Amino acid sequence: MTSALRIEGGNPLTGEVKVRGAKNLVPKAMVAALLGSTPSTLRNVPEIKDVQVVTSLVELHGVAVHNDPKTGELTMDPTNVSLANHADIDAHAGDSRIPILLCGPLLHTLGEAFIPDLGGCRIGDRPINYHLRVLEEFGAKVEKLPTGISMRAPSDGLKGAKIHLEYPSVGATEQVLLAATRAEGKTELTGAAIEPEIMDLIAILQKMGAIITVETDRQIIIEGVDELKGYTHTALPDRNESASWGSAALATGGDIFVRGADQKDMSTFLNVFRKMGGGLDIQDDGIRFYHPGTDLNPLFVETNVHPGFMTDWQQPLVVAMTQAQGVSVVHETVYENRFGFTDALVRMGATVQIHKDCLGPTVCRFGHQNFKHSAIITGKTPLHGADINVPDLRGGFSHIIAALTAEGTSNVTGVSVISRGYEHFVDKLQGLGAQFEVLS
Ligand SMILES: CC(=O)N[C@H]1[C@@H](OP(=O)(O)OP(=O)(O)OC[C@H]2O[C@@H](n3ccc(=O)[nH]c3=O)[C@H](O)[C@@H]2O)O[C@H](CO)[C@@H](O)[C@@H]1O
Ligand SMILES: C=C(OP(=O)(O)O)C(=O)O
Repeated sequence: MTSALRIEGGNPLTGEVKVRGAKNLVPKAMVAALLGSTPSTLRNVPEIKDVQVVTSLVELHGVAVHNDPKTGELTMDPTNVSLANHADIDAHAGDSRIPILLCGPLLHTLGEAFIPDLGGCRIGDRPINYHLRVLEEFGAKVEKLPTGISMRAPSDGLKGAKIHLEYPSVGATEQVLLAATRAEGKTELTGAAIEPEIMDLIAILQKMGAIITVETDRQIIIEGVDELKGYTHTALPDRNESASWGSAALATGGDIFVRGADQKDMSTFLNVFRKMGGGLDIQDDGIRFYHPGTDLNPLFVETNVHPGFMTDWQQPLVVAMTQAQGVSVVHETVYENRFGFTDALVRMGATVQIHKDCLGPTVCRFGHQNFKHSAIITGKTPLHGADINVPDLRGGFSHIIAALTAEGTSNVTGVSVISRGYEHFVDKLQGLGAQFEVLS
């Protein structure tokens, strides 16, 4: 896996890339397969690290997995699910956020579960208090161990519950869905997240035999059933990867057709992109994102839960904002610490100031807590090459775009983290005409 690149910037990225299934759906669809009594087939599966991690975790639990990375078809046979060795599970500590979602399916199937310490991007504290409370409300007994978390279902199984989430957490909503579908009785969830990836997970669970009703006002009702079967499903495309390539086109003055990008789950991003002056050509099989050749407009953006501006779109777009004429503001309301990546942009010549105040109409959870969660970006500033060690998935992709936008040479290390969510990104960069050398 590529870990360091020497990038020669200053050339627009032009050409075509293809996106496949969403990083924020595919691993969860794999977890859902554990709930079935028969095999499942998932299509449009990308070759990303999070898929490898979940493959290994479900294999350790006795699921037979067959993956054809070329066609993107992955089959999972859960008929022999069994307990896994804690040490083997622990080897995945810090790899991804998905293991916590294995709890519901394992509690149903085996009556107990053990999961390692979670990973994922370090963009805030990322507590799991909602997840653990949800599992307890279904009747699970949860025990935190020095490494990992262990839990047990009551002898008569998990029971449906009335659950309210104070914040519409994506993961906690998925936790409820995966635990409730086979729990006894009805579950009423209020304060649910309604991201497109959650709707796709609901579609999968419905194919398996679940009864889930999405009501107005973030309310989801799940009527538990005794048995679920396997599913066949094509994962929805990755709207976050698609938006990232859009931002890359804008920042580098390029022109990229993102095959597979789907307008309907990206409309908030597309509005922002257009208001910045970016060119769009929206087609049935993808979206062309291009720099119009004239000045880009500065903009105010506030990240939020769906249907708001997705937080994972923010970091690559900030790089494009450094190339807009005037003052842009980004108020991050989902994570308290998602602007660390801007330090490297400043070293490259960008003018970015980070503030503790809520610089936007929403008074968010972080406003009174001293978290630096608003950014003011003043452009247009030429960027120059620098040595960068990437911090996380989206921050890392942003640094690659910044290095490609900059004049001169950048040495970028730690890039392997990007493959957690961007498949074949080095090949894709090459196909778009990026000038770089793989150092290791
Ligand atoms: C693998 C995956 O799908 N990751 C996505 C998922 O992350 P993830 O599911 O981890 O994100 P959440 O929606 O749960 O987190 C949103 C907010 O809720 C807080 N929170 C969450 C759970 C909890 O138990 N307690 C708590 O306080 C978090 O700290 C954060 O401030 O949704 C995020 C928000 O769209 C995206 O940025 C991530 O790309
Ligand atoms: C924050 C992200 O992912 P994760 O939740 O997997 O860390 C992301 O995809 O930008």
